[in-house]
Amino acid sequence: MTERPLEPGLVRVALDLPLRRLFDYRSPDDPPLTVADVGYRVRVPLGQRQRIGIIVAVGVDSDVDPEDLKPVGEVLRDLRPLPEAWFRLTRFCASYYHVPLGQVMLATLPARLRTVAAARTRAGRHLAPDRPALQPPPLTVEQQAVLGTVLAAGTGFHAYLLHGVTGSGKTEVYLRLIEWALTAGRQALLLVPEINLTPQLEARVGERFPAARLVSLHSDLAEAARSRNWRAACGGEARIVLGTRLAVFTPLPELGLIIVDEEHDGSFKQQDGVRYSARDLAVFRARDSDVPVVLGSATPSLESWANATGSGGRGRYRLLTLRQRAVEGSRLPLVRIIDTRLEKPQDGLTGALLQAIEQRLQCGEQSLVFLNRRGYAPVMSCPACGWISGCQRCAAHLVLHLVDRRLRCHHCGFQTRLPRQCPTCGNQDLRALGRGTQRLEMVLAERFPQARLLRVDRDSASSRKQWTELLRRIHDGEADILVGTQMLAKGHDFPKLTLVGAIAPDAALFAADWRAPERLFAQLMQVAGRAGRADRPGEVLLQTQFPEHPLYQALCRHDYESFATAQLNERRQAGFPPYTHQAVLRAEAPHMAEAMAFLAAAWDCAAVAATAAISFYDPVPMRLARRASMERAQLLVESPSRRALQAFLADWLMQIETLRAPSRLRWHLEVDPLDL
Ligand SMILES: Nc1ncnc2c1ncn2[C@@H]1O[C@H](COP(=O)(O)OP(=O)(O)OP(=O)(O)O)[C@@H](O)[C@H]1O
Ligand SMILES: [Zn+2]
Repeated sequence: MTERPLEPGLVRVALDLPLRRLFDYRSPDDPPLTVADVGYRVRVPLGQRQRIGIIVAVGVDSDVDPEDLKPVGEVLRDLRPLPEAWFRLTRFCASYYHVPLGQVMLATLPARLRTVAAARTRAGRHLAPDRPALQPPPLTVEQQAVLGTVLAAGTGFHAYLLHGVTGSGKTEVYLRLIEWALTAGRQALLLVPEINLTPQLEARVGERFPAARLVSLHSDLAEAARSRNWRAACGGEARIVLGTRLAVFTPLPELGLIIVDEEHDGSFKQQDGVRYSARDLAVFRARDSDVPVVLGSATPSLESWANATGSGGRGRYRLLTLRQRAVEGSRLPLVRIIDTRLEKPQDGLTGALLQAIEQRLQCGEQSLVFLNRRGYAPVMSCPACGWISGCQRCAAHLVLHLVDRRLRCHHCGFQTRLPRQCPTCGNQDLRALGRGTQRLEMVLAERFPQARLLRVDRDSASSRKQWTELLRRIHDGEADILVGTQMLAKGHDFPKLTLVGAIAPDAALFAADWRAPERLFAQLMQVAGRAGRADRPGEVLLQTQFPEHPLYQALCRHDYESFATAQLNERRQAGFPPYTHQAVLRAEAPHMAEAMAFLAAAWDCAAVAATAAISFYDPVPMRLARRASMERAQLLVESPSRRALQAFLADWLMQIETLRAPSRLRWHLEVDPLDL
């Protein structure tokens, strides 16, 4: 068989379309494009429109007669071509998560660089500020040991899990590692779970390295700033990149180190579009670029823990441990359980907790009351006829927000005015059932009229500006009692905070989701970790009806390890991840029957494509079966072998794509789902 010669005049382009293929165009003749043009963005015609794509190959063998191909439009050379490492990362992402390559590639670029109207940008200028670097504190013995281990292993690929208790100074370790990379003339990539955490960290990193250009990349940046920062990163001018999950794709010509802070956090997983895990891609990228990657957390994900401790015969990450708090004299807080069967809470608060808050008020310290539910009450009801406030579009309740007198759906965003009377029977005496942060705030305000209260949740801190202002007030001691959701749980360092009360953690103990205990433990340990971080000792009060529960017992001992070991044993016995690998096919349609029928057809294809290593389950409605007027169902497939699962998914998807589906049905596949 003779191979057809490559067509020198052809160009293959990736476009942001939901199609598993690339698009061929004709090169201009004079001068023709060459392989040196691979990685440039290009404007191309598609139907009636112009689009921005990325040149993935030049001189390719096309199925289409070259005469029938359209010529490429303008090649955009305002940026360096996207590097090979970026191609490898996006290709891996596309193949592992089974998303079309063009969608992955274009999704990783800032919007300005992938739209026709604004495809050109200008480079921003950066003047190195004339500030002295902030002197670092001397490292603790433990920090020194951790740093020594990483440095001794050298600049090549190693994956580390840094398990450091809350307040153990993980950030200081990151800073030293960044310094090491900078000194070696390399760039450092620091990934954080949420934009909320970036302003403080940005300030801290900036103070330490005033001469190195630091850029941040997250969704809250204005488009112009985002593309400017991205350009600086991929041009090599920016030496430190601080970003949320999407930043894992930023091309960095001199990458020398990747750090993933709070690696257990669910927000590293993208939940729509290209459903990838930035933490997992970070590890791939580090291996591919042959640089170290450090995953850090006080409560590592069980997947990472298994990788680091060899539970399951792996031991792929090296475990680094910080057992003590970094600030001299600071200890982990004392965790006390309040048995609410013996001491009944009033308005959600036990006498013991109220007393503890009172004591803090008297000595000018801060308290945090943690309740992971925003709004005033999770549901309204009519005691006369039994009406409850349901969302018309979702299988969920409308949450009462008393601050602006509205009912809101936390799933689809629907909102309506608070009704004066029951919509079914006209009864005017409606009840608010249960308790959210707004109600808690009001109860506390009545109890402690002299105290300055601050509520921190997604309603009170909806913009970055509000959030920064709230943090400033907490830091400056302008608040005595904080009421907050998990927004306040992670990463913060409030020196005056010495008391944390968790008032209603029990619900998650018995949730249907088998990952719920892992999340609850992490959340409680993180929020507990906010207490007593400076020289004053901290205390945590946990209100529960199940004081003997092993999860709470482990929490009292600050014993992540035994909790993780027990959970992993359960998972191994039950055959859950990380001892099996999962993917889920989801379908949503106006009627459940349509979604289920589609999945049943997919199930039939699976039966053909599956090998013995693959198990698949019956399609079932999702736990939140209706959202935004769409009925949702899913089909789970799993295998003990990642490779077998991947091979199966590739075959299966090709068949699913040939299925006929009603026009309003949407479906997607998610690999390694976190929520089932
Ligand atoms: N070597 C050190 N000497 C003195 N103080 C230190 C040292 N390292 C860190 N600290 C201080 O310890 C406190 C906690 O550090 P840091 O915020 O880095 O902890 P962390 O491990 O990231 O905690 P968390 O997981 O709770 O976010 C900070 O106030 C920090 O300035
Ligand atoms: Zn809704």
